[in-house]
Amino acid sequence: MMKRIVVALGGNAILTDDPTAAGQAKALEKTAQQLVKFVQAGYQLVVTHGNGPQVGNLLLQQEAGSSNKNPAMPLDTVGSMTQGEIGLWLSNALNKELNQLGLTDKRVATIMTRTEVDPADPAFSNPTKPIGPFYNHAEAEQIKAANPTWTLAEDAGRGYRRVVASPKPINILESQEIEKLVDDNTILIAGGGGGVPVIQKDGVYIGSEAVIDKDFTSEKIAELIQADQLIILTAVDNIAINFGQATEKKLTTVTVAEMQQYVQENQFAKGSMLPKVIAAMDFVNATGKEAVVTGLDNIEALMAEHAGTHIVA
Ligand SMILES: Nc1ncnc2c1ncn2[C@@H]1O[C@H](COP(=O)(O)OP(=O)(O)O)[C@@H](O)[C@H]1O
Ligand SMILES: NC(=O)OP(=O)(O)O
Repeated sequence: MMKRIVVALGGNAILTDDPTAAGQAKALEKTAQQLVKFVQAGYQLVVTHGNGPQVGNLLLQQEAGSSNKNPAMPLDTVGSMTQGEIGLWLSNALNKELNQLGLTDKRVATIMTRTEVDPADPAFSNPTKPIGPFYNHAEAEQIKAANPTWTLAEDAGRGYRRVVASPKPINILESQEIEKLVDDNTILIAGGGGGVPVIQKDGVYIGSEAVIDKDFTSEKIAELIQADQLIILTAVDNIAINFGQATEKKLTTVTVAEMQQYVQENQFAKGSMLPKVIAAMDFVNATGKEAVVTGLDNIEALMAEHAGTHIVA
């Protein structure tokens, strides 16, 4: 049986200083060059990705161009648009790289994914997910005055960003389709931006105004499609304790119990490393299999030398 993996891409894999479509597409070519290493190793591959900057930027464009005849689309719809744009750039980039390697029989597809959330999730009344650009203090004050319904919060000590609700995924509506396609050896891009959050109301699904954390959605997809491994790629090669301090120690293989202890010690920053750690622990607890957190450029070392941080039962 081929090894099946779900690989979550962080901001460093999809973000670039060049905001044009060509610039963003180019950035994804570098990412594709790394991802195909999994394909060359014979793995079945599902790629998930974030959308925080993209969904916020697109929402601003929608609102700036809104009129009665052509109104701005709501957050759920804009979220689906970001799955489309990033899926397009990454599909093209993967096809380009696969062609260059002579792997022309490999299929690539992007699946618009809906993630079911609980309408009673307390996250709906406590917005925490940063989206779109950073603002300085003065800009943030102006924006708050102009948009009284928005919530702004400090993010990563780099300024202020709009924050929206971020409920937890409870189900992935397209998980069976993802599993069938990946079984058929299609390289799949799915669960983009955490999936479009939907709730059930009167027997039908409707979109909700939120952005789900892609690490939690990646975990849910990995669990539902019976992946052998969840791999979360980010800007660092290892999770660390005492991160950024002289006593920093990179973690290599850690049990869930040890990780839980570190969580209690507040070793992992909320909104950045903590969701990855929780998603990794959830996957290991649910499946007994392992999760890995490492850097995008560390894929070869991960496969050859077991590099990265491995969370195990
Ligand atoms: N304990 C920790 N160990 C390693 N990195 C940490 C830790 N705490 C916070 N971080 C930061 O978290 C970042 C990853 O989070 P983030 O940039 O939000 O992820 P994403 O790759 O999903 O965009 C790392 O680049 C690092 O700067
Ligand atoms: N949806 C999501 O988690 O996006 P980021 O990873 O870009 O914050």
